[in-house]
Order: sequence, then C-alpha cells, then structure tokens
Amino acid sequence: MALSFNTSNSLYDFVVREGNGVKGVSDLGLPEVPDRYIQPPEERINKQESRTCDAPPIDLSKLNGLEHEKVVDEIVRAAETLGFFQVVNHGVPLELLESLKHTAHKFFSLPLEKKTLYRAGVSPAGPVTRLATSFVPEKEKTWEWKDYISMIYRSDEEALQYWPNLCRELVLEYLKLSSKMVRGIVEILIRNLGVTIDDSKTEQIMGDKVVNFNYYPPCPNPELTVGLGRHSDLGTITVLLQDEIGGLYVKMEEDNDAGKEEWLLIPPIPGALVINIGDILQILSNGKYKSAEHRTTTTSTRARVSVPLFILPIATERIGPFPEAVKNVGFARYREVLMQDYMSKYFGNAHEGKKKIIDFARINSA
Ligand SMILES: O=C(O)CCC(=O)C(=O)O
Ligand SMILES: [Fe+2]
Repeated sequence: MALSFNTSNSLYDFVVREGNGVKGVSDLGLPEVPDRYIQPPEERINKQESRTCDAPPIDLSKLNGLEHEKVVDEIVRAAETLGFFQVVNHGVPLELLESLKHTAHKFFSLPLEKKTLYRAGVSPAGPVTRLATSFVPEKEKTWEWKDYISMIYRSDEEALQYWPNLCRELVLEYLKLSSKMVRGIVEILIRNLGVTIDDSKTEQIMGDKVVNFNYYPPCPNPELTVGLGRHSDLGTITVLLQDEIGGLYVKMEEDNDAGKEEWLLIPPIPGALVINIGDILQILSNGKYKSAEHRTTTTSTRARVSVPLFILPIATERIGPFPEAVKNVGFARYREVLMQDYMSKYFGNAHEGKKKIIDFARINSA
C-alpha cells in the first residue's frame, strides 16, 4: 500500500507517534522528499561552495614523547580557532570503532517493535535511552533527515539493564577504552587556561557521558534536506566517530569578505576520531575555546551513521568561566548558569536560524 502524507498530521503520526522515524519514510521509496523535510534555501548545504578542512590529524601517541609540547600546542590552537580537530593513535582499538558503526546500522535495521522499546518516555528504559527523530519535531518547522538513539551513562549496572541488548557491552567497552584519551584532552585544554586540575574539577567538567547512534537514511533529494541542522554541541567536548561517507560541515568563525558564511567539510580519515569543543567549554574558558556551529548533509544512496560521545558536566553543577580565564581577558563574557537550566534551554529549541543557545549565558548579549 502506498502511503500518502496528505496532511502534516498523517506524517507526524507515521514518523513520530508510531515511531517509524525518517528511516520509515526512506524505506517507502518515495520519489520526492515530503514537504516537512524541505529546508529553506539559506539552510541548505552547498557542497560545491564548501572547502575541505586540510588540517592533518593530531597524533596523540606523540604526547608520550619528545614532541609533547608541540602536540599540546596543536590541540590548543585547534580548540581556539576552528573548535574541531581530528586525532589518530588515540588508544581506542580500530576494530572497536568498526564494530560501533556496524552495530549502529544493525540497531536501526531492527523491526519497529524492537526499536520502539527504547523510545523516550515510553519504556522502563526511558530515562537512560532515548530513540528519537529530528531534534524537537513538535517545535521544528522543517525536520532533520535523521533518527538517533541516545544512551545516557550513569552506571554500568543501569546500562547493562536498560541499553539495547545488541550494543550495551560494546558501548560500555568504548566508554572504558576512550576515557583516558578524553581525560587527557580535557586536562590539556583546562591546564592551558592556567587552571590547576584535580579530581573534583574533572568530575565537575566531565561527570556525565552520553553516546548516540545517529542514522541518516538514504534521501531522494539530498540537496533539499539536512541530516542535522546548524547547532553547536552542548557539553564540554564531543568525540565523534564518523563513517567513510562523510558529510559533516563546520562553520568558520568569521564570514568571508563577501559577508557569506563559510563551511568546511571535516573529511573522514580512516581510524581517526573527530574532537569538538562544546558550549560548556566555551563558557568555562571565557570564550577562548570555540564551540563551532556544524551540520550534516544527507546522501542519496547509502545510509550514513555517526557515533558521537558527548562529555558533559553533571546537571547540578554551576557553570561559569574559570577565574583564571576571566583574568586573562579582564572581564567575564558569561555569567554562571546551572547545567540543568542550560540543558533545558538547549533541548527546548530547534536547531534552526542563527540564534545561539550560548547567548543565554552571555553577559550583555543583545
Ligand atoms: O553526524 C555527524 O557527523 C555529526 C553529528 C553531530 O554533530 C551530533 O550528533 O551532535
Ligand atoms: Fe553536533
């Protein structure tokens, strides 16, 4: 039976309420993109006009040798400029990264009744897994061509009880084997602000972890859609595993001479992980480190997957610029916010327009 979405309600029912997601739409093989997914021209991604980031990946194994300071410099420089960099020799086994991508595909190929067990607020797994589509479909004028499951980490026991069977052990293993690298990068960035870091500070900055499987199914007309609309990440840092298809674009801080936005493709590099700065680290660093806007394209023939690991402060932390970072500039660019309030703001807004959530914490923002 051919499904037609004559009203926006019927599309909403199919995609959101029944839990088919945009994968369900893609599987129907429609010749055209439903209107709800068609982005306004200014939000479409022009691949031809974008350059590819040619920065070489940073070799983290050199942190243990004579080039330690040089590698620290590379990390700090990247965090201060583009806010994105790639790392290799990061200590996470490459087979584990391959299994994660493979398992993300497997999860989204499960029958609907198996996947919907993990929908937000529907199952006992509710608070620690969240299967969803787009970002906030109830509030967005246009939807993102993306489904995802978030796995929120609070303890091994809870993860083993509630996360999907097919990936719970693998994702826990990833968290374990990536933690040294994550901590190493965060400590380098914090120390570089002149802040002395101890265990309580580390906990304050990176106490919570969330892993997503992002799934971008094939799209009949990728030029009209986005996989993920412009946004910056919420947390301290994000570690992103992308597949070989690529499609991640980062906005350069300044518009070019003609006043146009410039977007750089972060190309897939075999074995590499992408690291990017989140809003919270921009606030903690008093604006020294950049939480860059980014977005993703869709593809017409193959499904793309990505696996971000979001590192965040715990919800009860009060987040404001470190005094040392304020001293460097002479004044505070951000006020103190409760992490919980920042999160509510972040998840209560669509990924649209040029409004930045971080302005919520900016002092004297217009
Ligand atoms: O899929 C990607 O390459 C980027 C994903 C991303 O930006 C996110 O999940 O926040
Ligand atoms: Fe992101």
